[in-house]
Amino acid sequence: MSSELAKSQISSTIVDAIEELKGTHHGFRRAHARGFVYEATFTPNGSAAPFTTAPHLQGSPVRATVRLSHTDANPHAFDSDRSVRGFATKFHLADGTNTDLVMVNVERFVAATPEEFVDFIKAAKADTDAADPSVPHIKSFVGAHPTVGPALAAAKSVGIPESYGTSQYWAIHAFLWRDAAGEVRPVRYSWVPDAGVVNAADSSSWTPHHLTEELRSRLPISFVLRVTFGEPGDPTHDSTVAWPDDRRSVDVGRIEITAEAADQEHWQSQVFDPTALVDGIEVSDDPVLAARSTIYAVSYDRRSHQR
Ligand code: HEM
Repeated sequence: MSSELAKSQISSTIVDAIEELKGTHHGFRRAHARGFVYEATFTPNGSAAPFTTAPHLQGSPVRATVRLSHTDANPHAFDSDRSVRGFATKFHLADGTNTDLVMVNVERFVAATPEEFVDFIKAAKADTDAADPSVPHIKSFVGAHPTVGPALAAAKSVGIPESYGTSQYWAIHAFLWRDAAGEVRPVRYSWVPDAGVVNAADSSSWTPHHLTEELRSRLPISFVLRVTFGEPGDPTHDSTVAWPDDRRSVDVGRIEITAEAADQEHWQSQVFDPTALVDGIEVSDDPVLAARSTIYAVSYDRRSHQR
């Protein structure tokens, strides 16, 4: 079987498994179904320029579009839920092309490969369906994949942010930066909020779309783009594993989210693809990262046909 065919089969299997767990919400993304889209400007500070030739990380400000989202596949999920949130950015480059950077407010993923993710979703579904809760499928999954334990604990304990503007977000996977001389370095990204990380004291009285409504009166919000450089031996293929805390981090610019986008419908219909990259940035050997483009294409195909 060709690797493209294998990728497409596992991608359909994954989206089927998500639908079995979460239901099918016609016309919506199969994850991060409810989001709102904003106009933004990213201003690089020049610190990335020695390490990557990527045009949006050199010196000039770049226009960007940001989608902030609730992670659930159910578009009617509540903002008061304890849940992961998404921060997807499309940078609009001077030559008319785009490059994407997709983050969530947890630092690690719960599976090292797409196949493991299928097992994870199926274990979650088995636990949901179980007549006998003393047979914990997720617990067995974590037992068989020890690096997943900390990632799952982090995802479960993520706070409910006071605002989309008061959470830190991570791209989770490693990417590779290539400099002008051709040297390649592994990096991991984060958006660090200028307003600090602040969780809600009490979300019990929130309306279902509280975080979107809250942002209306708070805008603009801003975040620093922090890049952490990996060292030889740091895993780039497994996003369940953290790098050591002492790795060098460099702040390379700031994004300011200024206004709600006028054409919500247009942007909701687009895909934010973490592998839509430019010269100077390459994918790492992480198989989950490699699969995401095809998985998102399957979701796009289903939602754009109102399935
Ligand atoms: C096997 C692993 C994964 C699967 C199966 C998966 C699945 C999906 C799907 C089906 C969508 C909707 C795509 C669309 O219709 O446009 C989506 C969106 C998204 N995913 Fe993933 N994902 C995975 C890994 C990750 C990781 C590691 C991150 C962390 C950075 C992430 C963050 C997001 C975000 C923020 C969105 C919303 C993008 C937007 O606003 O358009 N995903 N994911």
